[in-house]
Amino acid sequence: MARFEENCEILESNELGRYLVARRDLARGQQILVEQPIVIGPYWDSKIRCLNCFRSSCTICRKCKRAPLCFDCTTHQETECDFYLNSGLNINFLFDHFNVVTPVRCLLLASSNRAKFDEMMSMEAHTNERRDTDIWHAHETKVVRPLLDSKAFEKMNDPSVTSELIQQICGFFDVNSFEIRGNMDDVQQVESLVRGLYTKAALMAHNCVSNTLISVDGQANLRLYTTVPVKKGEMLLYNYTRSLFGTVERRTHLKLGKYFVCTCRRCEDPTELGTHLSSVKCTGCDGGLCSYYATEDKWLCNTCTKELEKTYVNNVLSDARKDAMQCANDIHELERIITKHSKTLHPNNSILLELKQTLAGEIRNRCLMSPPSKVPEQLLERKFHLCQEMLSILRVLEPGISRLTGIALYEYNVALWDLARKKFETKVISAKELLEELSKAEGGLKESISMLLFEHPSTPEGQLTKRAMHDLKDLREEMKQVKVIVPEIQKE
Ligand SMILES: C[S@@+](CC[C@H](N)C(=O)[O-])C[C@H]1O[C@@H](n2cnc3c(N)ncnc32)[C@H](O)[C@@H]1O
Repeated sequence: MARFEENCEILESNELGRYLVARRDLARGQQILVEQPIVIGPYWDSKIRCLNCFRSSCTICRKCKRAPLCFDCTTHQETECDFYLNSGLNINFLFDHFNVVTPVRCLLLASSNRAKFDEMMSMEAHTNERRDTDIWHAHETKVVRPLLDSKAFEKMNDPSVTSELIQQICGFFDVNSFEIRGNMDDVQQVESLVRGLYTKAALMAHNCVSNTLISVDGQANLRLYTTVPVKKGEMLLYNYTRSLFGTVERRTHLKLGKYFVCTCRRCEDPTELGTHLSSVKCTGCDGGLCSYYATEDKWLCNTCTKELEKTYVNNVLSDARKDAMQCANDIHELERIITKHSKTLHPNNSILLELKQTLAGEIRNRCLMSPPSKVPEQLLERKFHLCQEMLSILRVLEPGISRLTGIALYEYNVALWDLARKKFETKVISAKELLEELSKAEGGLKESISMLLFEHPSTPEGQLTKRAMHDLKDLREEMKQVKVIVPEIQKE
């Protein structure tokens, strides 16, 4: 088991607070730590769920008569159950105020596990930055007031539970928690309901190009790995936001949710490391790209140096965003909106990229639903090129081992395989060429699996790993059969 102390050192600076650096050279894919959460629970805006497994609830705990449970679970945390049993809360309290569940779990640590409570209290909550903001008021209405008005903690003779402490605890979760993705049904995945506080992993500083990967399993164990080699003394970095957001979206997300302005290399580079995720096409020359230069507060072309009016860029971006939001998940409609906005946006612009990801997903669904012979070659070509485009961006923004690259590689190589088979069937390529394409797909699938193997089997990516392994076996079978019909290769 990876020893945190052997691999990491905690340092501190005025700008970052505490952060982690490598205590020794770490190889790509090396496990840095395995950590259990000090507390897990539904996110504060979650719908009512079973307090034991977080699936849909259909009954209540027979002992405390307050906690929602599902058909399979009969108990939940003992301290929590005792608290609800003895707190004198109205029988419907948790159904009316489900948002209090996780803050209550944190508050109960004070008496049930003081060491864990103190560890939690050492985390960053940004209470002063949050005071009087929208999120503060939301927590005040949905968590603080219901809990304090219920007088549940007073009845338990605990006067230390104040509005300030509850707000601080909400801050700990918003600033530090990680999503727990294993062992959940589809609805929970989409709503990302369950989160955990991991005091060690949460020490990593943010960077928009990270060098670590986190995998959390269904038992809430968090495993942290390097994605690229990390030298002794280098920072261990985690991306708190989404790699495929443009700079404005990433910075806004980080400012509003994590209370800092990111100044990483990617954020400071108007071209976003050459990926142009935020760029628009120049109106003054052919092929020119305009990026935002924050130091000059200008949108400038990298070819003819024309400056684009900010109102023009804002209109172009907001039109595209509006269309993207309203666009139905339909192949023709997605293609129409992509073509429309490709006239003004760089092909890698994050708005187009999201539409293209949806399109690739729709083509994938279509391929899964029809026998391979019925899927038009054009559609396969389109999926192949969409995946290729995505991979070239991901290789820059998520270097090394990456969940998204693993998924894109899988889709790319399945498309390569389907296309090669189709071209062979229509006699566009020879058996020898087919074999060459299949062996490229074999290499790609192997690389995809090598990245997805980090994912817990109960997550969607873990399930994709199983599928990719199965596909790899089929592909190798197919290669054997093709080898039989390629006499030159048999001789070799
Ligand atoms: C999850 S905590 C990380 C641990 C924290 N530094 C501590 O001392 O507890 C996230 C907070 O760390 C700080 N932080 C992390 N990465 C940063 C970065 N790249 N630039 C500035 N502040 C950062 C911010 O205050 C952010 O809200």
